[in-house]
Amino acid sequence: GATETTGNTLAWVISELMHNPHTMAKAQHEVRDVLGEGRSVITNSDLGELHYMPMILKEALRLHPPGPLIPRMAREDCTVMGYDIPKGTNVYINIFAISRDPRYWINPEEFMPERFENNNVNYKGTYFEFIPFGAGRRQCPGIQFSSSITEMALANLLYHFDWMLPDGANLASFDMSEKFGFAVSKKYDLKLRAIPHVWSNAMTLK
Ligand code: HEM
Repeated sequence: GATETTGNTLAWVISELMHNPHTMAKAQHEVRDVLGEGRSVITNSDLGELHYMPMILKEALRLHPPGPLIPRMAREDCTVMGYDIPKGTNVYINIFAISRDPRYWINPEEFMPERFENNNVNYKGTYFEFIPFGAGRRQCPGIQFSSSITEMALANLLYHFDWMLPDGANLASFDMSEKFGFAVSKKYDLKLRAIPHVWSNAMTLK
């Protein structure tokens, strides 16, 4: 529930960034530009300075919610959208479908972190079109913890390395399919080459 969700999220974020090189470049530029040259490990206290990174994470969680179906049980007989649901019925809320519903999202299949710019959509479970951590009294208690961990890991990966597809692979064949389970992971492991980032003079002199 904690490690798989967080690990899968990181794999999805990096996969989406590989798929969207402009977004990767923008994210790397932010983390390197804002934090400056010569840092060793990026820590939790650095994260407040990064504004694009949380949007990337939100967008990855919108498209790839690690827990796509939230279980609930009807506490009383009720009718929802014309369907009679007797007390005690197990109900699954399909976060995956809601997060890609064109009634709530413009170009829902596109990875577009900027859609979270200039709005207050957050993880608190009050924006029902975006509930990757669930909603209500059983909402995930690990939101803050997992956001910090994912952002810290991501910031370090983007700051210190440039990322390339392995030899013989290309973006057209880059696999984005899902393996369905309690926590949705990538069907095939993400394999990339990490190239340690070398600072150019232009950035050093900034
Ligand atoms: C990206 C990371 C994570 C995602 C997307 C996620 C998502 C979720 C979701 C959708 C639920 C069900 C919420 C509901 O029923 O309304 C849940 C429950 C829960 N999560 Fe997470 N989670 C993440 C990370 C974590 C972490 C890091 C921890 C602990 C350190 C954690 C602990 C829990 C616990 C204990 C519950 C059960 C809460 C309850 O039933 O009262 N989660 N999570």
